[in-house]
Amino acid sequence: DIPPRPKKTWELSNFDIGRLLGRGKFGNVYLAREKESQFVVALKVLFKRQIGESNVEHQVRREIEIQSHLRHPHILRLYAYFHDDVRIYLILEYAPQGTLFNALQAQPLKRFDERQSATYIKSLCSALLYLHERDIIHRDIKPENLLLGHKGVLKIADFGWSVHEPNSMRMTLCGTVDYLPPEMVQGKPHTKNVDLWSLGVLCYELLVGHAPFFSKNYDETYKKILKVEYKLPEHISKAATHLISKLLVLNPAHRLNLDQVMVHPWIIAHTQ
Ligand SMILES: CC(=O)NC[C@@H]1CCN(c2c(Cl)cnc3[nH]c(-c4cn(C)nc4C)nc23)C1
Repeated sequence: DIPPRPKKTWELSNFDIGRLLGRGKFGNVYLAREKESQFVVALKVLFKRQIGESNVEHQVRREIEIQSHLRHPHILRLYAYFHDDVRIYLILEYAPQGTLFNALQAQPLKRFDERQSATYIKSLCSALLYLHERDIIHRDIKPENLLLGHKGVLKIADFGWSVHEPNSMRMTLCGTVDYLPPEMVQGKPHTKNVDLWSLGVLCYELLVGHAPFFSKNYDETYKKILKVEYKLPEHISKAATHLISKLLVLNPAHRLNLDQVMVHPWIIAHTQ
C-alpha cells in the first residue's frame, strides 16, 4: 500500500470519516478514507483545549516530531498531521486487526501458544532495537498499545498518551500499572531498560493470559513489582521461563539486553 503523498497541507474535507475505533483522554480515533486516493487511514483527533488544559502541548509536539520520522515494519506510521483552531488531526496507518489486547481476549484460553507469543516478542524486540538506536525509550508497551496490521503483523501504536478502545476494561486514570518497572514505581529516572522489563511483563501476559503482578489494587501490585513476586503456571516451557526470569530483574542493568533476547533459545526455537 502506497501511503498518501505528503501534500503540503491536508484538511478534514479530504477525508470520509468512518466508525469510531477508540476513545481517549485527549480525543478519539476514527476510521477514515482519503477521498482522492481511497487510501484508508486511522484519524486521531486531539482537542487543543484538553491538551492546553493538561499542559502537554510540548509532549504532543515531541511525539508527533518523533513518530513522523520513524520507519519500521513493527511501528505504526504517522503519515502526516494538520489542525484547525479547535483540533489537531493525526493521519495514522490503519491496523485492520485491532489491538493485541482484544486479540488476547478473543483467544479460547485467553492466551497465545509459544510460537505466536515468541513471534510477537521478536517483532517487538526488533522495533525496540530500532527505537533504542534512536534514543527513544518508554514506548509504554502493553497489549492495549500494540496493534495488529495485515496478516496480524504487530505494530507499536502509542504516542505517549494512550487511547483506549470503547471496551478495554483495564484502563485506570493513568492507565494500568501492571507494566511499570520497579524504578518507575519508586519514581527513579528511567532508562531504556524500562522497555526490557515491560517486554518481560508482556511475554508473561501473552503466555499466561494475565499480567505477572496483577492484583486487586495498586498497592498490592506495587508491592509485588518491587519484590519481583510472580509465579509461572506449569504449562510454560523452561526456555520461556528462563527468558522471563532474565527480563523481570529488579536491577535495570542486570536485565537481558535486546540483542540477547533476539537470539535467546526460546525465540530461536519458536520463530523462523
Ligand atoms: C491504546 C490504543 O492505541 N488503542 C487503539 C487505539 C484506538 C484505535 N487505534 C487504532 C489506530 Cl491508531 C490504528 N489502527 C487501528 N485499527 C484499530 C482497530 C481495528 N479493529 C478491527 N478494531 C480496532 C480497534 N484501531 C486502530 C488506536
